[in-house]
Amino acid sequence: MVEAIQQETHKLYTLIYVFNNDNTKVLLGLKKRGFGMGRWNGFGGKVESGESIYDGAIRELKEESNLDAKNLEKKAIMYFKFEDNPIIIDVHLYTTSNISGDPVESEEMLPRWYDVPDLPYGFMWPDNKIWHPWLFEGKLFTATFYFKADQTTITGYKHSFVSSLKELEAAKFDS
Ligand SMILES: CNc1ncnc2c1ncn2[C@@H]1O[C@H](COP(=O)(O)OP(=O)(O)OP(=O)(O)O)[C@@H](O)[C@H]1O
Repeated sequence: MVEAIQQETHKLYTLIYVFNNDNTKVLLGLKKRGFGMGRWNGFGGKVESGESIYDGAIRELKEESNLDAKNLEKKAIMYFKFEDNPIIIDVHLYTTSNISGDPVESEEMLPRWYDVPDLPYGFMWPDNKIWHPWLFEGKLFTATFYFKADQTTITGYKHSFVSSLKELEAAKFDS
């Protein structure tokens, strides 16, 4: 008898948080369509085949906000698992303050600068409230978040801090 094997597949995504020069403000976009619609988030999307994750992050920021960015710094790899969905979302998180141009509204995102202490958590992915303190304290981390199918309830999470980029890249978190 052949046993059914439930395969877990990973889909690669990018996420960029753009900060102003003294890190007091962060640029978010209100997602106007698709996954995460109605929520404020950093800029990003799916990595295309043949493209590096870094280049995908730069491309998505440009497409969604018209900003050109340089010197992205990798800060985290996060895994998101939704109940009843075998696809795990791998989000590679970057920050930068090195941008040129002004943010412009796109088909997908309405950009707006927020003061860091004043983020609209009621209208963001609920995981943000958990990992933002790690990011804002300058930590590098990996984390896995478990969601119900409602995309709103987090049933649990685990995380670990790493001390170097090399360690971050090497971290294969058991999701
Ligand atoms: C579950 N908890 C989460 N918390 C915070 N951020 C999350 C997230 N889950 C996904 N994200 C980010 O949301 C964007 C979706 O991107 P998404 O619009 O689907 O991709 P892309 O722009 O390629 O889509 P189109 O196919 O062009 O519509 C992308 O930045 C991705 O990193």
